[in-house]
Amino acid sequence: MADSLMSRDGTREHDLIALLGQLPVACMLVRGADDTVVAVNPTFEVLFGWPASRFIGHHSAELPLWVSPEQRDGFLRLLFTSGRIQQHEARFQCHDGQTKPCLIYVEQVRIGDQSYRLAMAHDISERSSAHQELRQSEAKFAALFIDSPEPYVLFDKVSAQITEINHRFTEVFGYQPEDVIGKTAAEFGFWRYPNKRPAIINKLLRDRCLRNEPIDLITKDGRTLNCEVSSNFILIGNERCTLSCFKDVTEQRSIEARVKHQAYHDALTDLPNRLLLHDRLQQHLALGERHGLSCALLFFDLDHFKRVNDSLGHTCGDAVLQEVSRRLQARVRKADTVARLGGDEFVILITGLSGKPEQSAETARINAAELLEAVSAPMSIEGHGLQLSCSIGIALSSEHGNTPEDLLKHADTALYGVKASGRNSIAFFEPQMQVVVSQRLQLEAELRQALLEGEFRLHYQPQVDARTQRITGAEALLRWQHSETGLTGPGTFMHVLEESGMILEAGHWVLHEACSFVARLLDRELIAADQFSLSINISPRQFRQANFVAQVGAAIAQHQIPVQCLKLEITESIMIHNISDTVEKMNELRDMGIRFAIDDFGTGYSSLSYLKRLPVDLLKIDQSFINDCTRDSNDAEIVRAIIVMARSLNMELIAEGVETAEQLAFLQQQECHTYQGFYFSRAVREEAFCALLGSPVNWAG
Ligand SMILES: Nc1nc2c(ncn2[C@@H]2O[C@H](COP(=O)(O)O[C@H]3[C@@H](O)[C@H](n4cnc5c(=O)[nH]c(N)nc54)O[C@@H]3COP(=O)(O)O)[C@@H](O)[C@H]2O)c(=O)[nH]1
Repeated sequence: MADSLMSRDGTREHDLIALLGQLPVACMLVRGADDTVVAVNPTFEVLFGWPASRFIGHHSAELPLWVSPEQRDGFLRLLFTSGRIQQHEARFQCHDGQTKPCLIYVEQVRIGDQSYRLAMAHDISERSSAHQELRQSEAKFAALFIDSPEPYVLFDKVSAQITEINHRFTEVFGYQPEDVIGKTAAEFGFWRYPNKRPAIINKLLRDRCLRNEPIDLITKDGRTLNCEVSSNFILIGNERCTLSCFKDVTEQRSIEARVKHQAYHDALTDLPNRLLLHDRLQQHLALGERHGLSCALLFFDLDHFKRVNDSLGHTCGDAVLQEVSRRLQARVRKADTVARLGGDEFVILITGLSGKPEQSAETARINAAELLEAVSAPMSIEGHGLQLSCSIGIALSSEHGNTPEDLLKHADTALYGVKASGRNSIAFFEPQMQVVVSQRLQLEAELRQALLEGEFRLHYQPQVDARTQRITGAEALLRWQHSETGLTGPGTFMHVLEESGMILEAGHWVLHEACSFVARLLDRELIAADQFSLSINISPRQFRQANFVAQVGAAIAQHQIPVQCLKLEITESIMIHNISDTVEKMNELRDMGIRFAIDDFGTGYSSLSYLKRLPVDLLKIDQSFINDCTRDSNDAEIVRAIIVMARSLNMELIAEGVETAEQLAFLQQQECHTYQGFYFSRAVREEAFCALLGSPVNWAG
């Protein structure tokens, strides 16, 4: 420091230099007479990094500070023309090679008769970079604002008038700058619900911002868009502004609404589903508790709806469910809920019941009776005239439970009670009904176990040619060898197998067991392949499996039996369901050599046009006609008609359920000679059947 402030011109100059040495500002003293530097202070040395020796004694034009000769000349010209410099911004060369932005002041100073120039430099690096950042951020903001993919609007914070909009705003809302600039949103009718404005503005003022606030806005062509507005206060230059982004979420909202609707509604009928029903039930139970009201839950189910699906197909079944849903809705009050739980199960929630429990029960009963009547009125679905009945189970919140779960369970149990006692009726929940439900559930569980543990058996009922007394075939009939209750016939469990879907597994087992039985008979030479066929009952559900044909083919191949030894018994309902698919499947099986019998003929649709289209070989006259054919002339006529029809269609015939010699005689008079029934034999175990095959009567001829 002592060196840098060394005086050459006496004490007064020396005093000034000493003073500069104390200053925190970078200073340089230049003698006017010879334009040479007489001193630089330590702050100067630190600021620029040069040693004082690179300045002292040097002419101002030779200083290492100059960035370029042009800069130097310009600066000195400015200095010499005005004699002083005020707030001049310039960059100067530092010793480390960088340049430093400074604010320069140069003043004339007189000491005695000598004149000096005192130059002071303020480092403005920070300010300059802040400026630069500001300029950059302004540029960035402008770019973001203008090119943003979201619609942006800049409002004057005080007047709320629009000062700028971006391109996207015009694209989304249709307004051009001239439509909106200088106007408030209210002035050009932007708000769909202007009464919501104060609340939103208050929120903005309170929180100093808005984040995705829902708002509905109107486009220039009058459409309403669901939007979300986000706003912030910003300062642009000296202007206080509100920057708002209006995001169009109309599509997103409609997707959300659709998804939400789907989550709470049934796709086929658009009725509330189980979830929504549960919600509403919960709400009404809570409300009811507060206001002393009760509600009734009606569990509704169509009787034998499965038959509609099986016989007329699922499309027709769906149309029936839609019609039922319309009828139910038309009969209830707006405040009540009709929900579909799935399949043919509907639940009707009747709310706001007041008075004593008996009065609530009576209101629920009247409502249920009206629904029963509405649904059982005839309907025409896809050209089919149908008349369905239904069953309703009722649970009351005042008596049978105060949670959604309990009410649903008890109404369901009550419905079960109706089903068990003959259907087409109404029943209120009673505790003992629970027993029936438990029994059914237990039966289902036991059947599953039976499948796993191989408790099913096949019994065989002979089919006989009355002319020769020879067994020409048999029907395989399913039995359950229950570990505790013994042998059980399908009448007690077949409906449960069907309804639960276990029939598919059971049917598969029957197919293989029957084929293996035929293989054993052939092995033991008890039958001749061309003189015996075994009939297997095929349920509609089993037949409709996509791989049914392959399953039959695989069973025949696995057990290596001649294909003509197998006959499939199907019911009329299979024929009517999806006729083209049925014909295709039957033809495929026919091509493999499989023959078909129509079971229970006469009890179903018995449509000749269906029969003509299907590759059916044999008609089985239902035992209900055989039963009374010798006593009831109508039944006798029906049997005659079926026999004539079979002949005209070139089909074989078999009568089932023949119990007496009279019945057989009647059939033989009508030229129907093949039969099965207790008259000859019940369905028997394999060994007993083999014994029958080997008995003399069988081969009597
Ligand atoms: N999908 C499948 N269905 C099957 C299978 N096994 C049987 N079943 C169906 O169950 C129903 C009842 O069968 P079942 O209790 O075995 O009754 C059969 C005979 O025992 C009975 N029958 C035979 N002769 C007489 C008689 O002289 N009198 C009289 N009262 N009953 C008699 O009839 C039943 C045979 O009926 P059908 O099938 O219509 O020929 C029954 O509907 C079976 O279809 C199976 O494996 N799969």
